[in-house]
Amino acid sequence: MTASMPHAAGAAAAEDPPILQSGLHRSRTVTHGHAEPESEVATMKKTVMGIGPMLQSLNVMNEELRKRKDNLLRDKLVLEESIVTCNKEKDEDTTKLSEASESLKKLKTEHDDGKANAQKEIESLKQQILDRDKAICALVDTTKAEARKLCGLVIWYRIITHKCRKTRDCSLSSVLRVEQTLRILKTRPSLHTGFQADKLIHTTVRLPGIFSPRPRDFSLPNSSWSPKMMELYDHYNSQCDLETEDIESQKGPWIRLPSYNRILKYAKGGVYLSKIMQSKARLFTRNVYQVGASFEYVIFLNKEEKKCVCLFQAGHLLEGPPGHVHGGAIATMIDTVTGTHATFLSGLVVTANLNINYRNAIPLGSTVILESTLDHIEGRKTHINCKVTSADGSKVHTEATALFVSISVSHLMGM
Ligand SMILES: CCCCCCCCCCCCCCCC(=O)SCCNC(=O)CCNC(=O)[C@H](O)C(C)(C)COP(=O)(O)OP(=O)(O)OC[C@H]1O[C@@H](n2cnc3c(N)ncnc32)[C@H](O)[C@@H]1OP(=O)(O)O
Repeated sequence: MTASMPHAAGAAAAEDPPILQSGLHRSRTVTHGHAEPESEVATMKKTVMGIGPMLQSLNVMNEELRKRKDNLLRDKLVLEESIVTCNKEKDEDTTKLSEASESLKKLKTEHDDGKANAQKEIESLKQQILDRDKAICALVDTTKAEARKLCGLVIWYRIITHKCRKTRDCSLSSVLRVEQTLRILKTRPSLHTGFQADKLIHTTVRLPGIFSPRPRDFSLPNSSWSPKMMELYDHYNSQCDLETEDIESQKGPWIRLPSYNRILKYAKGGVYLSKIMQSKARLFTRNVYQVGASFEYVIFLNKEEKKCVCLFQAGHLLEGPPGHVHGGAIATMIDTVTGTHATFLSGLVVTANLNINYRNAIPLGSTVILESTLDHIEGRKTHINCKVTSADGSKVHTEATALFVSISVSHLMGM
């Protein structure tokens, strides 16, 4: 039995960790040998004391591994979160992309529609001009040699301008000549039979852009004007000064004020300041070319009564509360009418104060009347009152008071 023991002990020693080997060997020696118990205990104690630091280092290693595991788990969570965020952002970007391409498509459609509408508008304006020519010539007294001559001139120049428009080599003087001839035909009573000038007011139109020999007067009727706007326009226009062939005028109490999109460049007798102004500057209320889209208005001035009347039709781009005109747009119109009024009364002025009471909202597309009356002038200060009412005067929409202060040109340039 003892002969086989060393082999068994040797096998056990080979499987056990080295630090335990000496202890086990000793205890086996105690069992089968003759070593003293005290030294055995001492050896065991030594062995146990050797295990302590080893366990400590194993614990440290274990702790480190646990920390690494925690860190890895945390990293995994962070990565998973960022994958979720990335996917979310990707989804949002995809949505944005599809929205952008959708609105691009919409814009393109709108642009195409706008272009088609503008083309239609130009065609309709051309037709209106032709109809106007025909109507004027139809009313001309053809027994009169001069009337026949002028009619012939209109037709002749119309043909010339039509031809040159096609080749884009249009002489402005020939276009002007037609307009001038038409004016003579319209206003000189001896040239027509029972002809009423105001019957043709509806057909007073001007072609935009290259077709227009003069700057566009935005206060003339266009196809967007409602029947009510036209009715009021005719009412005031028929009481305006009438220009005759000899540039003499038949006096009427009202004057229709022309309205251009560049005040300083085109204002008659105004100070020509365009060199110091940005060439792209445009009057706020006249910077939309699409007829009927924003501010459609015309101002009439009554010098004797020192008052102004403005007929205003608000387009769909001026929406504030749903279906109604924006308060800022109303303020703009009040400022424009009272400002124009004050300019005619006191020369160069700026708005110093504007007080507005909004009483009843103005429906988009409706025609309203702004009546501007002089309150008093005191030194450099011009006080104006303004009332905005429905076309029939039954409803007060807005009331305002405005103060304008006279300034010098140098003040304007230094502003
Ligand atoms: C050629 C023909 C073309 C005709 C076709 C025209 C077509 C036209 C269409 C466009 C029409 C658009 C019309 C828009 C008109 C604007 O929207 S203008 C733009 C908005 N306004 C501004 O930017 C003005 C800025 N403010 C200023 O420049 C200066 O403050 C002012 C108003 C000129 C006053 O300054 P100032 O010259 O130093 O004068 P100051 O001594 O302070 O005041 C003078 C008097 O006014 C009184 N005052 C001044 N400010 C106030 C105030 N806020 N409240 C009460 N009182 C005041 C002062 O108390 C003083 O009174 P008094 O002591 O004499 O009794």
